[in-house]
Amino acid sequence: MHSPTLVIVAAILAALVTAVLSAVWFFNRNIPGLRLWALALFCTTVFCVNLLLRDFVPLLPSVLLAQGSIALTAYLCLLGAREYVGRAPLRHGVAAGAMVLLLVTVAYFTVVQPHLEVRFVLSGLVPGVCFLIAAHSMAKGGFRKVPARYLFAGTLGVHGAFLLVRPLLFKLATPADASQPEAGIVAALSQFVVLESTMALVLVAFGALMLANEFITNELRHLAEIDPLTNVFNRRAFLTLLDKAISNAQRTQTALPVLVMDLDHFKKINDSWGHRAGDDVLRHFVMLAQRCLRKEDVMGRLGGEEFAIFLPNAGAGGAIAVAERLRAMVEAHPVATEPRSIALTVSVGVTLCSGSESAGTALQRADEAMYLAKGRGRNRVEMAAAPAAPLAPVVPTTPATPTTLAA
Ligand SMILES: Nc1nc2c(ncn2[C@@H]2O[C@H](COP(=O)(O)OP(=O)(O)OP(=O)(O)O)[C@@H](O)[C@H]2O)c(=O)[nH]1
Repeated sequence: MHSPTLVIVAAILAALVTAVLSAVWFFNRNIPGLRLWALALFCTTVFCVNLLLRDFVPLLPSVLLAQGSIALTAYLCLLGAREYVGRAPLRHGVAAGAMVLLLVTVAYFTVVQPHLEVRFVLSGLVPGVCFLIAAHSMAKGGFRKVPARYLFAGTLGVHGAFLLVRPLLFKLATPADASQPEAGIVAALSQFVVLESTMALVLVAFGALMLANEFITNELRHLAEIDPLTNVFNRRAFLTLLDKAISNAQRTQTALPVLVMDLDHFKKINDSWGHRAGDDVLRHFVMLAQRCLRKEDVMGRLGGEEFAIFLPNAGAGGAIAVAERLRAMVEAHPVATEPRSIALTVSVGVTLCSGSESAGTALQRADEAMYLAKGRGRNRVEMAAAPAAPLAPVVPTTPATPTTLAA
């Protein structure tokens, strides 16, 4: 295709994807990086338009605008990538200094000592390095968890590398005598450069949209699964995870301990200290509980002041030790508030999930044990024996008689 036609196509595409990303950002302003990527694509649009109008604009402004807009595109992509993965923003002072240095150098090699090759190298060097760093920032995290990041990182990385090797390719393709047949290779290479940039532009836009989708999906999943007050799993998500863990334990023939915990006299805390202090107490309890847990242990809030934990890879002895440690820790760490701290205790019921029983059945048994702990004076741990035989998956069973474990 004719080069100017390619540039027109690139300019139209750049304007379109800028509009699309801006619209998505307008309605989802909390998506990290999106605003910066929309701005980056706007800079690309400026670059393309400037390229189309270069015969009508004086050389120096045209060259400065081209170099400035493409460097800014890459820098904004880098900022967006860092924002998306939650890294600290860069200091703009350094970038502004680098931009001024770049533009002064470019002006020097345009007006004082015109040198097309040096300008060409510079036009690839700064953006190329920025794109590669952006790709590196983005390509962190597990591939399975965040595939969209790899498309984005791959596009930025390949485009950055291409910008860096581009001058070398032109050097290799340029014949000593322009009338030689190899001159056609340079024209083809020029067209390929525009084509590659257009494809990178489209892929970056797709990547940004996929990342926006990934972010929204994760946010919705978080809202659906996580209790907003305490930041542990909510009841529904916890039951789903417990069901899966019971299946795993059954397959590996291991016991799966479950703890149900209920704060003692929580109503009194609310009544005496207020609901907000009650919320602080719930968060404090979760913080203490998490100190007693290993990475693979899973905690959920069943509702109100009732929580549950399952402990893969812990037997009955380990579960009782954890429950006892947790109980003692809660008792020993009152919530620090003015004018005096809030004393806190917890009652814990422990059971082992067995066979193919459902999460609900296991929780019900642990709940029975927890109520036994309440009945026996609170601030204690009770253990319910697991049912002797495997249970049918959905048939509810009579809870086993809890056995006492003195606190
Ligand atoms: N602050 C706060 N309170 C809550 C929340 N959810 C439930 N509650 C309160 O928790 C209290 C639970 O009270 P009860 O079920 O009587 O239990 P309790 O006072 O802990 O008594 P025992 O369990 O028998 O020791 C109620 O006052 C609820 O309003 C919450 O998210 N925040």
